[in-house]
Amino acid sequence: MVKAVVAGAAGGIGQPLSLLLKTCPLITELALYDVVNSLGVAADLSHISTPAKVTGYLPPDDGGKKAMKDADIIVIPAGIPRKPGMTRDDLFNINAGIVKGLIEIIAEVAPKAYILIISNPVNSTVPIAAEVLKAKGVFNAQRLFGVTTLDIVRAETFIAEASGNKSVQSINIPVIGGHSGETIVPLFSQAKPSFSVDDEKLAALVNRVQFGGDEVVKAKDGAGSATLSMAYAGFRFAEKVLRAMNGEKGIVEPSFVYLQGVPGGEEIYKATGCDFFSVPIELGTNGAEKALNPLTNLTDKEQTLLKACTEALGGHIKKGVTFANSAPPQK
Ligand SMILES: NC(=O)c1ccc[n+]([C@@H]2O[C@H](COP(=O)([O-])OP(=O)(O)OC[C@H]3O[C@@H](n4cnc5c(N)ncnc54)[C@H](O)[C@@H]3O)[C@@H](O)[C@H]2O)c1
Ligand SMILES: O=C(O)C[C@H](O)C(=O)O
Repeated sequence: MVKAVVAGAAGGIGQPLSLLLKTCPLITELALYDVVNSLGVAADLSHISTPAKVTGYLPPDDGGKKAMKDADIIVIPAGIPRKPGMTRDDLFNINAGIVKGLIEIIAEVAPKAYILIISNPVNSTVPIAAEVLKAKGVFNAQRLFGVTTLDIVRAETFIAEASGNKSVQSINIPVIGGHSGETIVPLFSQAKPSFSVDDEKLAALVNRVQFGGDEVVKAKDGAGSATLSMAYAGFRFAEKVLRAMNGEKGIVEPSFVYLQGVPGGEEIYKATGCDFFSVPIELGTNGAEKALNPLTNLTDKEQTLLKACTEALGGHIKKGVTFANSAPPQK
C-alpha cells in the first residue's frame, strides 16, 4: 500500500502532476490537497480506471492533516509562480510561509514521508523544510528532496537538439548545484553519450539550461511559469523514488539534498561549502542512499561555473534557515 499526496494539487503543476501520479501502478491511494478546487480535481481524476483511489481535501476541518496523514510520499508544488521580470527569490516572501506551514503539518501527521519540494525558490524552501523537521525532531535527510529534475530534462532536450541525437531518452547528463540562474551547473563534459560542440555553442547551451525557466515565463507572458514540463519532471523523479522504495536497484537521479545527512555527501559538502546541493543520488529503500561525487574531472569552465554557483547558493540557503528559525508557526 502506497499513499501519495500532492500539496498544491489544483495548480498549474499540481493538476497534470496528479494526473501522471494517478496513472502510476505503484500508488494505491492519491490524496489531493489545495486551498482551492482540490475536490473537483479529485472527482475528475477518480473516474480514471487505474488502481489509485483518489480523494480531495480543502483546509477546513483539518483537511491538510487528513490529506497528509500517514502518507508515504508527498510532492509539494504549492505556492505562487513567477511573472516576467521576477526572480525565483522574489517568490520567497509568500512561498516560504506556505512551505513552512505544510512541513509543520507533515512533521505531525506523516513524519516518515518522503518529501519532494517543487515550490520555489527551491534553494531556500528545502532548507526551510529541513529546519522545521529538525525543530520537530523528525528530520531524515535521506527523505527530503528538492526537485531539480526539470534542469536535467532541459539539458537532455537541448543537447539532443544541438547534437542531432535522435534518441533523446538515452541521454544522461548531471546538472548539479541549485535551482536558479547561475546556481544551476550543467556538467556537459560528463554527458553520456559524449558530444562535442564549439566553445560558443557550449556557452549558449549552459546559459539556456541556467535560464530555461525564464524562456517559459516570458512566453507565458504573465500567466505563470513552467507547469507541464515541470509536471513531467516531478513525476519522473517521484516515480524513481517509488520504484526504489519498491526495491528496484541502480536508480540514480540528481536532487537537492542536505549533504551532511546523506552517505557520501560529506566530501561534496567539504568541497563546496554548501549544506544543500543537487548531486546525483543513488535511490534505495531508505531514500537517498548515496550522494555520488560529480566534482572530480570538472573542466576549467565548469570549475568557474561551480564557483559562481556556490557563492550565490550559500546566501539562498542561509535565507531559508534564518526564516525557518525566526517565523512563528504558520496557521
Ligand atoms: N522546482 C522546479 O523546477 C519548478 C518548476 C516550475 C515551477 N516551480 C514552482 O512551483 C510552484 C507552483 O507553480 P504553479 O505554476 O503550479 O503555480 P499555481 O499558482 O498554478 O499553483 C499553485 C497552487 O498552490 C496552491 N496553494 C497555495 N497555497 C497553498 C497551501 N498553503 N496549501 C496547499 N496548496 C496551496 C494554490 O491554490 C494553487 O492551486 C511555484 O512556486 C513555481 O515557482 C518549480
Ligand atoms: O522559472 C521558474 O520560475 C519556474 C521553474 O523554476 C523553472 O525552472 O521553470
